Amino acid sequence: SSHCWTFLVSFLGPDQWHKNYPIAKGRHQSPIEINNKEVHYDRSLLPWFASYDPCAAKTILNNGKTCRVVFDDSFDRSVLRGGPLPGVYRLRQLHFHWGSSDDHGSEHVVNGVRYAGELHLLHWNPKYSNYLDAVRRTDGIAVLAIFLQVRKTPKPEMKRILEQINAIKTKGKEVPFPNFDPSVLFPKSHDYWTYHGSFTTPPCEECITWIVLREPIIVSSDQMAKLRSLSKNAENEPDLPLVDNWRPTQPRYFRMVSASFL
Ligand SMILES: NS(=O)(=O)c1ccc(C(=O)NCCc2c[nH]cn2)cc1
Ligand SMILES: [Zn+2]
Repeated sequence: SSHCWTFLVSFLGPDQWHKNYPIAKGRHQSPIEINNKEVHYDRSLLPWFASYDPCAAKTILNNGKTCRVVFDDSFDRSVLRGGPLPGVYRLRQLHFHWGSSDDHGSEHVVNGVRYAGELHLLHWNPKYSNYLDAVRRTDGIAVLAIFLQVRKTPKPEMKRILEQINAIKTKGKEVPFPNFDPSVLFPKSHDYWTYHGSFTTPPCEECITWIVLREPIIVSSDQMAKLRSLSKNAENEPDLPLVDNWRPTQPRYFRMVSASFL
């Protein structure tokens, strides 16, 4: 996308994205506020399942907007299925959103609670010929969203990813990241909310079935600081900390948020 945009409050900030990306003002935008009082318990919702091949993990990179792990999605190798999904969806990448301090950073907000960060695992519907075709379809993409909550005793599984941060400090850096099964990051409970929404960054296509887990994963304040040590600039440019890469919540309009749990 030749247009530039930022998360920062600026003439290119989230409130201005619609000038270059009109969908950003659509009726099915993400993230949203999830309030228990307005959620619909849907007992027909199935459990979701992830079957990931650790050998599908390829690289970890800094694209100036987030830290991303990329997977081989050339066949149904690592897939998500069940839940609200009509079939299998291929895992393509995971990435994070975080704040400039531990008291904010997530994109979705639950009953007024902002978490320190949010992990997104992006999957696309292989009934379409490729990812870019899938992003043009309402059932093209499924994102599994997991909140990051700061506590004293972190989950060791995040260590693998955070150990690589020093190697991808600046924009454009990418290093091999083999043998990684992201389901090691999942919390115990698979309880989730689901609704239809969009990419949270431009072009903000409205093609995502969001599956937002109720149970956060635990990280330490030091682990969040590690993410904040990333830079949005390239190696030979002045240092700009990569922080606050989250979009504010968007109007829910006439969308139903369903819960898989009572
Ligand atoms: N935060 S999120 O909504 O999960 C999300 C996930 C992936 C991307 C992404 O890779 N964007 C560049 C390629 C592209 C263009 N159009 C659709 N994808 C952006 C946001
Ligand atoms: Zn995301």
